[in-house]
Amino acid sequence: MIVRDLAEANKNERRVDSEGWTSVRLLLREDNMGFSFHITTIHKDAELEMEYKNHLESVYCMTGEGSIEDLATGEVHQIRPGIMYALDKHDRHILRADKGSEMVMACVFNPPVVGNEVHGPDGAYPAAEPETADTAGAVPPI
Ligand SMILES: CC(=O)NCC[C@H](N)C(=O)O
Repeated sequence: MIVRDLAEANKNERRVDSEGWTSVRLLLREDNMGFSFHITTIHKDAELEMEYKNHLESVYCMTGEGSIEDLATGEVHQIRPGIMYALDKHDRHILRADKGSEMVMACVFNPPVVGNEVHGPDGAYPAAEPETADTAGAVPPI
């Protein structure tokens, strides 16, 4: 069993800060769960264009308000506590936090994020290097 404290993880290398967001990665590939699990804060007024070409991501909003724009269709969905979105088509999108509103989200990535990935100029995290004997997990990807 793995038990971790968000407050502790927030003080160590599990915390990753980037432009407009902070991600605390409670589960990583090395945990062999087949996914990674992050608590991510989208900073006030942030506007983030992303396209996770190498990952599937689902996101659940716990606090704060904003919107997500699907760049393939132009559709805009409001985000508030209780809303989940899943980027099942590696959808290119813009996530916006409302003016003055910080959003706290629970995020799951498949395949799992390895460590301190941040977005490249293409809005994606790089594909992870293949696992070694040391990092290979017993649980196959979902
Ligand atoms: C919701 C979202 O995609 N935010 C960007 C950061 C990312 N989710 C992460 O936690 O690594």
